[in-house]
Amino acid sequence: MLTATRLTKLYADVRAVRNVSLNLEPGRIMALVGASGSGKSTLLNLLAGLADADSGEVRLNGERVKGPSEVLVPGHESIRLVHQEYQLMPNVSVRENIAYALRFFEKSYRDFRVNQLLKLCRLTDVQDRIPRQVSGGEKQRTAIARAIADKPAVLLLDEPFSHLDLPNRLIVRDLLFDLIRHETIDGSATACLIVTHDATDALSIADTLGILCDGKLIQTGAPVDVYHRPINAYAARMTGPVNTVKYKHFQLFGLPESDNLDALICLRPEQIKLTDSGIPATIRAVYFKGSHYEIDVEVSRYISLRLLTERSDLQAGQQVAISIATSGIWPVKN
Ligand SMILES: Nc1ncnc2c1ncn2[C@@H]1O[C@H](COP(=O)(O)OP(=O)(O)OP(=O)(O)O)[C@@H](O)[C@H]1O
Repeated sequence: MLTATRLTKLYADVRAVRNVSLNLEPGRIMALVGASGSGKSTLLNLLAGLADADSGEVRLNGERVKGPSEVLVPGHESIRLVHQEYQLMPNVSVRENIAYALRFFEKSYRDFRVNQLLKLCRLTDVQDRIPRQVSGGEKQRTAIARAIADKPAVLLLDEPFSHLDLPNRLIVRDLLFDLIRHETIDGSATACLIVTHDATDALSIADTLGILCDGKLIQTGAPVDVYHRPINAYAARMTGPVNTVKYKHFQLFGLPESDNLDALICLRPEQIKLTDSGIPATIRAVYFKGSHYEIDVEVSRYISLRLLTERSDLQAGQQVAISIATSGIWPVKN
């Protein structure tokens, strides 16, 4: 298990990582979501032993992970960090890029393991090509195959989905899920941390979701809990589409009295329904999303909401009625 305790990292007057504590458990996936500049890459470098913390520490199975100022070669042999740029060797084949990670193993095992990884990562057909002759998704999968080749204790991934198209994102997501869940080393498995600014893909495979804001880990929990009970509007926005409305503008929905009328209500689009009789609203825009439509409706001068529907007969300007299950909503901090 990788344990980070009260990690803090400063760059001059910027507190890039503030007092972050977390655990990464074998066979489990944690996703950290944060806006640009929230400290994701800095935290990954600290966890990998590639940056020195100003305070706090990282331990792998109880042993302290040393920072670059304490060792000759920065990094830890059992912790792998896959960067956004993949950092593949440009002049050797996909196969050789993966095999390089196994150079200290016997040839027969190396060949067996490389073939296994090529199959698992769906790279067998492109194994003889060099990185610039393969797609972004194939590069990403090569980087992941190389990182997990010798079954490290910890796999850290920086934005593994960001440069990929939808089919490739889904392939990489499923691959990670299978690798972390099913690849075991003598009964113990790899612990995985994914950092991303877009939770869409991470939500579905993560066991734990953390929200990083200005270097602080402001919320952790099961993805479904964070999604439905975000601690503030930032956490809500980081985990999916959300409507935010001031409490005082929401009184017409029959909410109980509150002392803090400026608090925000966070409402997921799927919590709002089109009904035959309900609160009148005017459709402002209709967006076709394939399996459903996203509709923007105006309820009053202060309330515009986005909701989801399968109805295909709606258009801008039309009058509709909406209802909201008020039991599922609560005020949060801005
Ligand atoms: N070498 C550095 N020197 C000074 N400030 C830095 C340095 N590296 C990062 N920072 C600052 O630290 C903060 C966190 O940066 P970091 O790169 O960790 O964020 P991030 O969440 O990974 O961002 P992005 O998603 O844009 O990559 C930012 O304010 C950034 O400007």
